[in-house]
Amino acid sequence: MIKVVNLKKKYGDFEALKGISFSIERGIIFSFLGPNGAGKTTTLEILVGLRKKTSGEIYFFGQKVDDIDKKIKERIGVLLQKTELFRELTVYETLKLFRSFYKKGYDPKKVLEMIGLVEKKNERVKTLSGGQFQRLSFGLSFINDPEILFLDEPTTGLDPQSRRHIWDIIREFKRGGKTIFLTTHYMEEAQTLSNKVCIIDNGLIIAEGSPDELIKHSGLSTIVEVDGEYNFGKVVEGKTIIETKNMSEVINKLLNDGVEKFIVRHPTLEDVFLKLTGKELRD
Ligand SMILES: Nc1ncnc2c1ncn2[C@@H]1O[C@H](COP(=O)(O)OP(=O)(O)OP(=O)(O)O)[C@@H](O)[C@H]1O
Repeated sequence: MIKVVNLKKKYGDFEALKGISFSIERGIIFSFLGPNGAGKTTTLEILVGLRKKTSGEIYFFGQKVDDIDKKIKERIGVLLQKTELFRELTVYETLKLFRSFYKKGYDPKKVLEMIGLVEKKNERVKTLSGGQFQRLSFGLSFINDPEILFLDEPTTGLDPQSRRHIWDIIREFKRGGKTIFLTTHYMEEAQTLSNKVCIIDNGLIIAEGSPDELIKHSGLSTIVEVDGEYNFGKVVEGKTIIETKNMSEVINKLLNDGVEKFIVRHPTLEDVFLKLTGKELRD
């Protein structure tokens, strides 16, 4: 569906993408997971034709493309991190307007239902809450019924309920055979949604695979997470993360030291990232 070979992007002297390669098969949810500044938005915006690559090759639908032209744009949908909309239009007018830009697509009424904004249909865009605005922007991104949907951090800043709602729609698209390219710095989002994850840091892909494969190949076994700082392990966001192959030894040591507040869990993608880079996903 999409193939990227040795993609590089320079902003002046700064190399934001240092030669990345990956491929996205039809019908999968593919995530780009990485911290702020890793190069996620740069990659997505090059793929949708909003930024120019410095070098490298991009293939869409089996063909090499140098310009992301109108023909490709008819077949893709895009949700950027910030969407500019006409504040005075109503929700429904906005959906109808965006629908008119494309030859084919969803009935705006159907999209209203999908994004849960039927009751806000006749409200002006300027009156929407942040979460409602984001859901409308999300609805607009797929109004042309695209084959590939590009979503740049679609749930950043949303409450858990709205986030789950968007996840459900993304899963529904996948069931319908669509391909989704997602950027996120939410480990949970990448882990729960994706068939394939590329972990990107400093303009380079440092690991690639399904969430389970990434965890398996990391060699991580059991994680003991202690509330607060402790004298071994890594301190992350006020917790101490201890990775061990000998869980009972660690637990005995903690209990001997009088530490009672800890949990034992399976490793997550966040642990994989921490192991690979020595730093956390969130700044
Ligand atoms: N127009 C630009 N001019 C100069 N540098 C830029 C420009 N856009 C991005 N950069 C730099 O390129 C690097 C990658 O930025 P990018 O926005 O792609 O990261 P990101 O992974 O999407 O981060 P975030 O999670 O914060 O959106 C960063 O160091 C950023 O400062």
